[in-house]
Amino acid sequence: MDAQIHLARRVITRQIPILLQGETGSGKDVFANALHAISPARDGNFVAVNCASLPETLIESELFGYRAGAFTGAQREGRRGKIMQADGGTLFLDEIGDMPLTLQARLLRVLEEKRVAPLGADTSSSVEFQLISASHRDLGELVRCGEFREDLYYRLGGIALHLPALRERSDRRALIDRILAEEGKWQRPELAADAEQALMQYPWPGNLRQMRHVLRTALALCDGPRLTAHHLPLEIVRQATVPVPRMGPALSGAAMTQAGLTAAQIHDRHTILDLLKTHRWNVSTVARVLGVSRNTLYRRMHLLSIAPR
Ligand SMILES: Nc1ncnc2c1ncn2[C@@H]1O[C@H](COP(=O)(O)OP(=O)(O)OP(=O)(O)O)[C@@H](O)[C@H]1O
Repeated sequence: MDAQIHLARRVITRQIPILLQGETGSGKDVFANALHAISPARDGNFVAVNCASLPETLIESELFGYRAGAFTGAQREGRRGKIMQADGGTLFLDEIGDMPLTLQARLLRVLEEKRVAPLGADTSSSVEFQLISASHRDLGELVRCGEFREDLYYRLGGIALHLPALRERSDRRALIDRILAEEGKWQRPELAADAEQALMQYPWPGNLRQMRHVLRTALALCDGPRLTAHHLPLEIVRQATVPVPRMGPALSGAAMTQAGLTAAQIHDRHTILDLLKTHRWNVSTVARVLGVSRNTLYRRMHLLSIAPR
């Protein structure tokens, strides 16, 4: 990540187009905003277009704009396209891999000529902007399968930066602290060892977006001074495999029966016990709450040394 930031800092001063690649939720949008803020174009607009969320017919008018009366249903006074709105600023084309081939050709022309003509217009106007594009899809692969124009690919990626997935980042611990500080505001619970272990071991397929959601919910559930594995979703705690003796003296009373259980199983045990107590040991109700069958719940209780009452 440091290497990518270093490269980006060098090129952003020279209006070189930047292509950000990385899994969904890895922070491409946030990174693009940060680049704009340090670029010579920072006093201009940051104009973002999500090429995946717009139907093909709309992207064209959205990007290029249109003259008054260009087509049925057009606004009477016409419309300035996003490219013109980005004049003097930054144009961020998110999910560029989803841009239809026909529009790719038009975009390429704009980038080469630095001029844009709205739909229905006879003349074009000159435009200058910092271009940042992003995709979670491998654009090189899309070029190989003929879904993306090779010439546009090279034009977009004056420099291509790869934002690493969260599981590949060595600064995960610092990111957890930062997100907790941002999400917690005045609430600053201590991160317990079991929660830290689970958060560090989980592979985070949804990357930073998923981590933020998980920590936001955990903070909402935590009303004491410690944020523990108890406050995290089961699928995250399940990845951790801390042997019981490391779980500390608080569990020592139960440790004899729990010997050999993983941190995830201990977490399951707490959850199921809590639910059973709340629902007066009614196994059918708890099974319904957990969305499993009674038999599954009995098997799980047996595995976790919970005797039915
Ligand atoms: N450096 C960061 N520190 C903390 N949180 C971050 C950081 N970068 C991103 N996030 C969090 O992750 C969320 C997703 O980030 P972002 O939208 O930039 O990802 P993306 O790679 O553009 O995702 P997608 O491919 O789905 O568009 C953000 O809303 C933010 O909450």
